[in-house]
Amino acid sequence: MTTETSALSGVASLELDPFSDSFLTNPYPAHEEMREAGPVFWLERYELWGVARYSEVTQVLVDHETYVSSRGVGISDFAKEKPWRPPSLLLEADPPHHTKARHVVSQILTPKLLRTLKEGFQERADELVARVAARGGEIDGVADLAEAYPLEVFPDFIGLPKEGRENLLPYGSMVFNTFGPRNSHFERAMERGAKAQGWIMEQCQPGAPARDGLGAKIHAAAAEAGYGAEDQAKLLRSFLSAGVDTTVHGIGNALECLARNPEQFAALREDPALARAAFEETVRFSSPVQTFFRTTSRDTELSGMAIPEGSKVLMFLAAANRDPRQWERPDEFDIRRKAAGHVGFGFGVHACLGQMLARLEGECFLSALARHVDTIELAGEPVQQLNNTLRGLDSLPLRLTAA
Ligand code: HEM
Ligand SMILES: C=Cc1ccc(C(=O)O)cc1
Repeated sequence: MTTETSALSGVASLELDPFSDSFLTNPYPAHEEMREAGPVFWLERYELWGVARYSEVTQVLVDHETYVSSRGVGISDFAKEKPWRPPSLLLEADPPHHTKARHVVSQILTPKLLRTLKEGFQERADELVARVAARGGEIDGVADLAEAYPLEVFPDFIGLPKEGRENLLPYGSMVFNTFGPRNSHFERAMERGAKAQGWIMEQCQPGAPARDGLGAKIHAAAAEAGYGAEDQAKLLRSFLSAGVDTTVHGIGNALECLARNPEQFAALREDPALARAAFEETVRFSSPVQTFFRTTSRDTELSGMAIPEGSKVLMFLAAANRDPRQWERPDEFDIRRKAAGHVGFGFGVHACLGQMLARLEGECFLSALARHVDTIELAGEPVQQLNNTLRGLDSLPLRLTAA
């Protein structure tokens, strides 16, 4: 991939395709190329700007007035083309509308509520991990563990019916693929996700989720804040969109990292209280959500580079999370590292609303792994699940021995 610097603005122009299968399979060489090309660079293929260094990614995330979300956080500019689904009141909104929606949800998903979940989430993690470890032999860490655990605890927490939960992953995969260009991943995900979309929208309707679930609480708080039925449904849709594939990949990536770094698993075995830190390091190191876009609301300048109004800016969160300007030994998986400050959950006004729930799921799962599993090793090559935005696995052959 050649790097030319366009004479006009001194901005490096790159030919690489961040949505190609080779990039999605192994993004790290290109992350290095982009970080070294400059603070800001031009991606010729899609005619958009890119930032891959920690400093510029955080500057874009923080300046939500210049780099807006209401024109879409994918490659599509909502000012120029109709979104494939009605925009999110959270992810695809700017203050003040965003502020009101965020306030409604933040009132519900509180640290207090999460504390009430911990015992049950931990019990179910222990039961699942102990059962799978006792089976011995080879397992698929994705199907048997990384998908099984979130799909057990999250839909119950929301108050979804038992039947139809198989729609959650295909719907989330569609949402994340559609932030990218209309490539094969986008098209295939739309096909598979379309069937799931009907069920998802049914569950989002006021009155659908169980009364004691988070879904009903979101509807009630939204109604209280003056939102009509359609917007109440959209707020719950946000949780079904973002709340499953992300944690499934977070847990799957943690299992792969621990299997590839036995000394890290030994440290976790020795001190299961490191489970929360191990999940945080996994989010930094693997960045289940790799990228997001913003659109410039005005002509602006970033690190000396002029960016005109209406430009799409692609933030490489995963590249920022391994930027040697910010991290020591960035490419090392180290569960004792202080990973706070990574941008794996975003940063600023749109920082992940579910990050405390994600951390709870990750901590409970890895704590159970530390106490019920003695050894974990790869039993074959992991298979990546290629997605325009997410990094995670389709399968993870593992051999576990019970503690
Ligand atoms: C490891 C798991 C997760 C990762 C890596 C992750 C990542 C992210 C990132 C990077 C953003 C920022 C989006 C932006 O700046 O445009 C975000 C926003 C968001 N996330 Fe998460 N997320 C995770 C889990 C969850 C869960 C479990 C939920 C719901 C229960 C959730 C709900 C949301 C919502 C609603 C937003 C939009 C917030 C806003 O725009 O104000 N996420 N997430
Ligand atoms: C982090 C991903 C994400 C995806 C969808 C939504 C939403 O639909 O609001 C929020 C966050």
